[in-house]
Amino acid sequence: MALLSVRGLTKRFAGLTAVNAIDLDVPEGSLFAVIGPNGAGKTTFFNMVSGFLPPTEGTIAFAGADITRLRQDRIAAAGLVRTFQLVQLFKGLTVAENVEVGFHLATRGGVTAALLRPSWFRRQEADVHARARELLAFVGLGAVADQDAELLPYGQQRLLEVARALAAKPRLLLLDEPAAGLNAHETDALAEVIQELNRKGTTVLLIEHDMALVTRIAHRIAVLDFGCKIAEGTPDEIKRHPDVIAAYLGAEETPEAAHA
Ligand SMILES: Nc1ncnc2c1ncn2[C@@H]1O[C@H](COP(=O)(O)OP(=O)(O)OP(=O)(O)O)[C@@H](O)[C@H]1O
Repeated sequence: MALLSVRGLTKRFAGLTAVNAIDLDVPEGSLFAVIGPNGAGKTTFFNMVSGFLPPTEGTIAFAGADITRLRQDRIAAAGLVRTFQLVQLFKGLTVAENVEVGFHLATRGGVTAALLRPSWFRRQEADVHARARELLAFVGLGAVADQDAELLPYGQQRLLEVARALAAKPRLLLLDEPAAGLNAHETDALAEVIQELNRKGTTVLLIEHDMALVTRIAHRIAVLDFGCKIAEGTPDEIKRHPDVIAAYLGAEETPEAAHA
């Protein structure tokens, strides 16, 4: 069964159709990618799926429930959690504290409990602390847990953002251009983390410019161009697809060139 099922999803801004009648099914357990040239509508699509932008038309179902008009916090609470194209860490907090914030979004208590500190809250806090360290070890940031998050190199900030998103226990993790601004070594580290969290059971939907990364790790790829889905298939099918090659040639970048 599809964990995420999108039908006829459309977004119009004034005269421009940014996303045009997209149908997409993301199977539970898959590592799915949405690619496309600049301005193809990827970010708009993501913003609608995660509740940051209301669709003009169409429906979005997650785990069998209609989430089309749900608020973004309700969508996250249902298990659909996203990261952002630009890293958004909490400044002035350590690496570990940034992950702990992610847990608090998913645990009970809130501000009142933090002030009154009942015993269940203290137990929960100790648990959150331990689990934050586990997640940091998982993404390879165990050694820098107590550093100021702002001082991390950019590649590590992106891994931290993934760890924080995982703290909210997503069933579907949306990654918005996770490799943007990373060097080859950092991209490899990120690719391994994404594959491993997927193997452990988290379904992943990523949008990405880096064609080489996508064709290496995704099970299935959908290609957008001018707001429309022009192709969908396995990485091998997508690399050979004439419409995809034409779309990327139009953007002066071929899948093969992006590979080099
Ligand atoms: N808030 C908005 N108002 C008007 N037009 C918008 C708005 N947001 C996006 N667009 C337009 O919609 C189209 C799709 O943009 P979108 O950012 O979704 O594409 P993208 O594939 O994510 O591009 P990129 O890879 O450059 O981020 C573009 O033509 C863009 O200019």
